[in-house]
Amino acid sequence: MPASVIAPEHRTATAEPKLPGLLFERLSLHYGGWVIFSDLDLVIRGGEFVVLLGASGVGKSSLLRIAAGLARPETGRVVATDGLGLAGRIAYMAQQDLLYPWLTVLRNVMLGSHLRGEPRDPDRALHLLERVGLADRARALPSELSGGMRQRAAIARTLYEDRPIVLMDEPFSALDTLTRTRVQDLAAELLVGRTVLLITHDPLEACRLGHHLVVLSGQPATLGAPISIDGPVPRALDDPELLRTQGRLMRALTEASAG
Ligand SMILES: Nc1ncnc2c1ncn2[C@@H]1O[C@H](COP(=O)(O)OP(=O)(O)OP(=O)(O)O)[C@@H](O)[C@H]1O
Repeated sequence: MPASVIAPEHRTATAEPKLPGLLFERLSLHYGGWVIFSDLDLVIRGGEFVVLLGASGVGKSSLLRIAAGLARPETGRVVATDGLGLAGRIAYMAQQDLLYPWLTVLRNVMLGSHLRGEPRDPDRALHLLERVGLADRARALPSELSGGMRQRAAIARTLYEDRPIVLMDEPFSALDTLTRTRVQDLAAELLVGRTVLLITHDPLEACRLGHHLVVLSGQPATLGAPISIDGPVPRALDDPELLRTQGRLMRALTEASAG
């Protein structure tokens, strides 16, 4: 069993075996002569919310992009744990919001439906915009929004996709503290029962949302042993389990940075 595999005893009550999980098998990636990671393994079981942390430039986004099918590893592969293909089952939110500048916020949220030639669902899109606090900006263009508003529109677009596997790269980084907490709550609510891999630099966010926290470090990068937290998400800011885990996570991040 690969070192980074999340052990069965850490499965959470929310995990449903029928949901597809993600299996990262012996992934290797380099850019020029720079080895980002080599023979990297990770298992995310169906329905689990895994948070990936690590220093800037270590390779987190590259890992997510490979899972999303947007980058190709030199060796290895990412497959679904149920043996079926990943096509059409992943929603991916990149670090950049990737909003189309000529489309309104509402149309950006429904972009996936449009690109696939499916009927759009404006009611659901509007409901999501309302939940992220952007209902009154539905007809605005992205250029009329602040950075945090753009990020919330991109979150609404990701949730609109309604996929069993969701990959999010620093989705809340541009939000002020209070909005961030509110949108984290929304994401936790709407992502229950999905398989999630989320990247963040915020240990508190990781501890509020994740079932398992993993730290990527080193060069070539490797994954540390996962830190698991019990209980439903989102966790309250004063949840004793959250506070304990935050301490453990800070130690893991400090040790990882010390190499
Ligand atoms: N297309 C590319 N061509 C060349 N080098 C790249 C490319 N994409 C990423 N890199 C390099 O790969 C390394 C890992 O980048 P990546 O974006 O995966 O890191 P990260 O951990 O997500 O960083 P951050 O936390 O700053 O977003 C970096 O050194 C980066 O410069």
